[in-house]
Amino acid sequence: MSGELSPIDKAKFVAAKKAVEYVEDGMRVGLGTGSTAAWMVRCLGEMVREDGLKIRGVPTSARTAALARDVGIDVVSLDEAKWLDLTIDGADEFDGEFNLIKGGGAALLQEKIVATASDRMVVISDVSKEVETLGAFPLPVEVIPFGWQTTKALIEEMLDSLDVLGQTTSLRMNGAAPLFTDEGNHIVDLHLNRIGNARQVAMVLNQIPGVVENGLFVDICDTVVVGYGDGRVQVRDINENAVSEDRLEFVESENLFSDLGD
Ligand SMILES: O=C(CO)[C@H](O)[C@H](O)COP(=O)(O)O
Repeated sequence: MSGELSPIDKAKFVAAKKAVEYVEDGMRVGLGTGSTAAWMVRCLGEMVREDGLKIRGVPTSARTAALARDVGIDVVSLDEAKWLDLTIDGADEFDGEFNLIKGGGAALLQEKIVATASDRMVVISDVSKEVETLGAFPLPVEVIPFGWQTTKALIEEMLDSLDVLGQTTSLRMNGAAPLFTDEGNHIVDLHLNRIGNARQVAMVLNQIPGVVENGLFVDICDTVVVGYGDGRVQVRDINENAVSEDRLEFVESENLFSDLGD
């Protein structure tokens, strides 16, 4: 199976494999959403099945919940867990201050609630997601379906007032129909190119009626684990202002890849 994996997938895998070293017996762990987070869920599942690791996992989407159950993780709701020791999740972009854009997988609302309810958020990423300034990736904003066109127009007015020039916005589709998130909302993607003041944009967006949440994660992430296609992995910690490097073997394992098919 490993022979078929691209360098990007290998990078995602080694980041995930390194990040699960933070998980200890008895922890309540937030489980992110996306292809990188899926590697982390598979790695944790292997630790549960083969090493007897005992954790409770709080998934951030229906698809992560399904995968977590499949691989043997004890899945509980956030209200059952109440507070989490750690959340491990992917990102669409991260900058030097560990501010993030998330929501490419339309799970930003549960992801932000879960990450905020955690002692620590560890982001796992391949190196391509690192940027100097956030914004090349379209910023997802979750809006309620009622009056979504009005909400979208208000978002555009707000961007004009902040002098975010040249922006466009689009409703995210699922084929021919608008996409619905797990919470029954829509996503409006903001094509901004550059977000100079992420904190300000995040705060102002959330004041618009109809906006439920936006995909800017400011001051939430503590640690970024960056994977490379050759097995190198770099751990950057903002609290300790520390960077460490490691190299992981890409180990082919039937169990790890069982949900991926042939
Ligand atoms: O925010 C997310 C889902 O809402 C994901 O973490 C983000 O889109 C990264 O996904 P991937 O690991 O597949 O690149």
